[in-house]
Amino acid sequence: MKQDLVNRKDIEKLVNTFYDKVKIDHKIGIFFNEVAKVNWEEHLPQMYDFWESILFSKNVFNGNPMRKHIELNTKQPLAIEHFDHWLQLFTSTTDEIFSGPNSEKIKQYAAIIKENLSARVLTKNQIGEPSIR
Ligand code: HEM
Repeated sequence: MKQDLVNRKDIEKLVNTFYDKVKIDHKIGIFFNEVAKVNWEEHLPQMYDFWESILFSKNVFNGNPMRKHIELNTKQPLAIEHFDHWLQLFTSTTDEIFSGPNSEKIKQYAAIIKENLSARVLTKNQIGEPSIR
């Protein structure tokens, strides 16, 4: 039977499994490997901190995801399909390994943050203002 996410070790397992898939993903892998050229030894612990802060209310994350994704989008434009795919991969990876109230919670948080991030990042891609309102 699958267990729920209960501690940082579980978050590490989820994050590691998720980014193993992201790294070789045909739709979004390129943003990590070629656009941002992510240093995984730094990025993975940052992601453990991010999710531990959110799921277990630990005050350990000190990044700025909005700024990072806005920057990323200026190097290589992101589209809603990328965000939808990210969420689909995160949700299916969580379901593959865990089951229970915290697994539901982390998927809900991921969906909410994805909505906020994509809304802010993607408005930057609209070209100009309509000439007649
Ligand atoms: C289109 C989908 C996404 C892509 C391609 C993407 C890509 C990236 C990349 C390349 C970085 C590293 C940036 C750098 O270190 O220079 C990053 C950082 C990060 N991403 Fe995403 N991301 C996506 C969606 C999301 C979503 C939906 C979340 C949260 C639910 C998220 C959370 C984070 C966080 C917390 C960081 C670390 C920010 C920091 O260090 O300040 N990402 N992302």
